[in-house]
Amino acid sequence: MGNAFIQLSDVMLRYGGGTIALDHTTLDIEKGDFVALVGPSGCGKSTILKLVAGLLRPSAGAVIAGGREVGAAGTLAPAGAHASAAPRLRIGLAFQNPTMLPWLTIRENVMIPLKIVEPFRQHYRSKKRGEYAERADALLAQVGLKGFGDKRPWQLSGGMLQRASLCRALVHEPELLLLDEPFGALDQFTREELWDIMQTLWIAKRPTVLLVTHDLRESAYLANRICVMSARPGRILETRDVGFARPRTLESSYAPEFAALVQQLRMRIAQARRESDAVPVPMPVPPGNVLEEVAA
Ligand SMILES: Nc1ncnc2c1ncn2[C@@H]1O[C@H](COP(=O)(O)OP(=O)(O)OP(=O)(O)O)[C@@H](O)[C@H]1O
Repeated sequence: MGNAFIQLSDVMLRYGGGTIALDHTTLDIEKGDFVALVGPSGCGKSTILKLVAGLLRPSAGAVIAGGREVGAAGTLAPAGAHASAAPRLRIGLAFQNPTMLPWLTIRENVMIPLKIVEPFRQHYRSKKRGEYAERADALLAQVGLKGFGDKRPWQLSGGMLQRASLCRALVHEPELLLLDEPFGALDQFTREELWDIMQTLWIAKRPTVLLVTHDLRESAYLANRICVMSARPGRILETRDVGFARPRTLESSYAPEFAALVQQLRMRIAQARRESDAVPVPMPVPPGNVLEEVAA
């Protein structure tokens, strides 16, 4: 095994009902990289995020995050309980529909990871609380939400909530950021604005990012590498390096080479879908000697 920051080694994942979501899935991600996962619907992209987050344990193979085995096939202990002495990774999560606690202000929602993740947690109730509030406010300002810290979630639009959820994902300075369609529910303009914000935040702090998206332009705008998955059971079919200079801009996303990459990805995914449609369905065994009769 190599020394990648995140590693999936020949992983198979079978859900309780018997669905095999992933098979022979191997993926290496270096520290500080920005990797996008794209592929046909239902191919297992979110399942990979859940494995890396330690929410699922592989049915076969191994998943390593930050030098620590987050789940090994065949173990009965909770994910991570058998793991190495390496400290737990600080992970930030953002999903398509951000869930905010309605009785808390936006600032308090953003501060939630500081309340529960060590080493921040032990200082939360002490003098650091004011410092943490300032940290949350600074992040909110960075994403265009200056002055909204005292509002309640229901007073913000969907795009504003998604910005706040990015702040919540980043407030504890995670080493690893797991993003599952974080901009999927937003209109195109807001989405593109958030790409820019996301890129700025990544350039400033360089967390390792694993982004699941259906939006191929988004993957080409944000990622350093794009992994294309096969249809379910998903595995990585191909990895594309995205060499466009940073910071990328909306204008640069209309350049011919950008459009060409997006088109190639689209074609590769369409091919993966066709290949899965073409998987031969086993023919029922004909009764008796029907074949001989036909041959005769
Ligand atoms: N908890 C579960 N129990 C059983 N099957 C599941 C479960 N979660 C996901 N699956 C199945 O596993 C497969 C992969 O799901 P997953 O959500 O990882 O795919 P995805 O690529 O993220 O999908 P999409 O692109 O549509 O969001 C799908 O066939 C899905 O129905």
